[in-house]
Amino acid sequence: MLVALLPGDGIGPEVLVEARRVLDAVLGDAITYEEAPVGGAAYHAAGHPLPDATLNLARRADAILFGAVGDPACDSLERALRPEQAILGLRRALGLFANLRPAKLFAELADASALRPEIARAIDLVIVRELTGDVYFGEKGRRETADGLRQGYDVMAYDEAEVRRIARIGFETARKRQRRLTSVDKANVLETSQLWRDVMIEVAADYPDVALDHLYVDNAAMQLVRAPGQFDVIVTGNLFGDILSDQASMCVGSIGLLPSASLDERGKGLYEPIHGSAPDIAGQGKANPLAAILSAAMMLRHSLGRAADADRIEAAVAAALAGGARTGDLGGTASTRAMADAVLAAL
Ligand SMILES: NC(=O)C1=CN([C@@H]2O[C@H](COP(=O)(O)OP(=O)(O)OC[C@H]3O[C@@H](n4cnc5c(N)ncnc54)[C@H](O)[C@@H]3O)[C@@H](O)[C@H]2O)C=CC1
Ligand SMILES: CC(C)CC(=O)C(=O)O
Ligand SMILES: [Mg+2]
Repeated sequence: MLVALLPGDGIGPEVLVEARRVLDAVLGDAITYEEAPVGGAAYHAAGHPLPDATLNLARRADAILFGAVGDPACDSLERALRPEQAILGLRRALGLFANLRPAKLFAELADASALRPEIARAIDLVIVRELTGDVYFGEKGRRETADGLRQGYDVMAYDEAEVRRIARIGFETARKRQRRLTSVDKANVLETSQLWRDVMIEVAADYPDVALDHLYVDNAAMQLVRAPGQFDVIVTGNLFGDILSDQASMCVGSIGLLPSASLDERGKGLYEPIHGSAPDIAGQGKANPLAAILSAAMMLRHSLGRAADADRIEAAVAAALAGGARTGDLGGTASTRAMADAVLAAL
């Protein structure tokens, strides 16, 4: 089994090294790793955020473990050379259209949630986010209006095949859980969303055992803090899913907790924390490594056929939290390394 390790920028390398330690403890040398630069690190080393050698490694590997990309020093580069293009490029090139972002409250963290504990305790949901379409990948640019004003534009578009395939992932995911699927859109305003809703309803005919409902994204954002326990599986587009998943992370305690899987049609995947490179805390040993460690667990389950090992890692994370280990984002003082040590000790 070959795993591509793409640490990236900022806290990406700091959290990925801890995920690797946990994988080594669980699997020994059952996995071969190859590492390659990506994002700002790759731009500085090779002049491009996603060098051919990195993309080729990602293609060859059985799975990809990704840290984060983003470097303030690159924010004035032309867009094609910015670090974020690396993760967008990987998603596009590898066809990673299905992004699973589970958010479940660890019982020990009820007091770390931004919500009242009695509300937070009910959270056990999965956001299924479409990842290769929408406004992130539409035509974009700058132009001048008839009045001579500068204008920026980004085209939001989905075709029915793109919606149908993510709908199926949403229904299949719900089928393995509580059989409730909430589709989030903005069909009262956006034509893209009206098509999204129409296709969701068509696909629902193949899943009579799953209850489908629809929410506008503004209401969904409100419901997510009012009563998050109502959600089982949420299926939504690229932009709305990006925003709602950061929001869901604070409902369970921290953005440093949420892992993700980005899957292609055949189940090959890239695994990464949902957070970014966190330049404000990079290099200080403060980053919470749990999102990266839980992403490694998702990789074992979804791409490497090691569900029992994934269970073991997730149980160790819960035990470490139960033992009181907390990084700063969770109100504690543990360093990145100390938090991972607590997980290793609980394996
Ligand atoms: N998949 C990726 O590689 C992503 C990259 N980014 C990039 O990351 C850079 C920073 O973006 P931001 O908007 O600041 O989002 P961010 O997720 O990096 O950070 C947001 C806030 O959460 C905190 N935070 C994030 N991860 C944490 C962790 N593991 N432990 C403790 N605290 C944590 C940060 O310190 C910061 O205050 C940008 O260049 C952005 O484009 C953002 C999101 C995803
Ligand atoms: C960095 C962006 C391209 C994406 C993002 O914020 C995310 O996927 O969560
Ligand atoms: Mg995001």
